Amino acid sequence: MRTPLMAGNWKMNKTVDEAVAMVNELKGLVADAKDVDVAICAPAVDLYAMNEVVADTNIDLGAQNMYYKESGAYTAELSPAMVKSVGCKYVIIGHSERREIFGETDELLNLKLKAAFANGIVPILCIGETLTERESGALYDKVKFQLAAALSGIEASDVKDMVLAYEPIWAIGTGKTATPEQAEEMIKFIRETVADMYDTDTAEAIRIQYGGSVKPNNVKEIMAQPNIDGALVGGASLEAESFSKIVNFK
Ligand SMILES: O=C(CO)COP(=O)(O)O
Repeated sequence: MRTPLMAGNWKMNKTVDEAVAMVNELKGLVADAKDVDVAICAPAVDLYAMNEVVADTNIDLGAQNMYYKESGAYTAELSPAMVKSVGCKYVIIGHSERREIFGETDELLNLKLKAAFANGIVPILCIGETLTERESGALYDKVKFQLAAALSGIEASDVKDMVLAYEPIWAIGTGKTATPEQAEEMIKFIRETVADMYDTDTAEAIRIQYGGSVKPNNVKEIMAQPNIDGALVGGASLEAESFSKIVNFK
């Protein structure tokens, strides 16, 4: 069975000192969490110091982005080797903020995914529709297109170990959560799409998270849905207490 992954996405929050203090507090609060994987995707400058704090804990680290080239003249970018060198197991690829604010395209994300797999980093690929797309009924086409474009040329053996995060853009940072039923409906559709693109084994193995205003008070009903394998948490991952409640949702 799939182990749920509760991952915090801190976005552009926390200096090194703040990051270290938070994980120091978090580690005791989640130490007894069973049957759940825990990760924090932190700003790149925080990761080196955090790596020392989370050694010998059940907290894994993730980067929020990386470039697909090995090295070279790409000012301000992070290579896969750099991400690994600070202890990251995961990397978020294609968050809607990267797509919308920084203009990342599906073609670029496909290259980033391939680089993650080539370097043994588990990508968390974000997909999801805007409010307009939901209201016009284009939500399924949008998500299917994003999947097909991002996964183009990627083997089933890689896909089964990756993570997908369904994040409806209208639910991010707005306090508007998709209802558990809306999230389940789309995540089930995503799993069926993976089955069509690959096979049933791959679709049953891949972890698919929900993200968008997940809080301690709504995580339980979200996690009660059969196809939802965890959460990608923004705002509520910034405080140890609220994130630990999400991790310890059972
Ligand atoms: O974008 C998100 C996680 O990647 C969700 O953010 P919020 O939990 O703040 O809505």
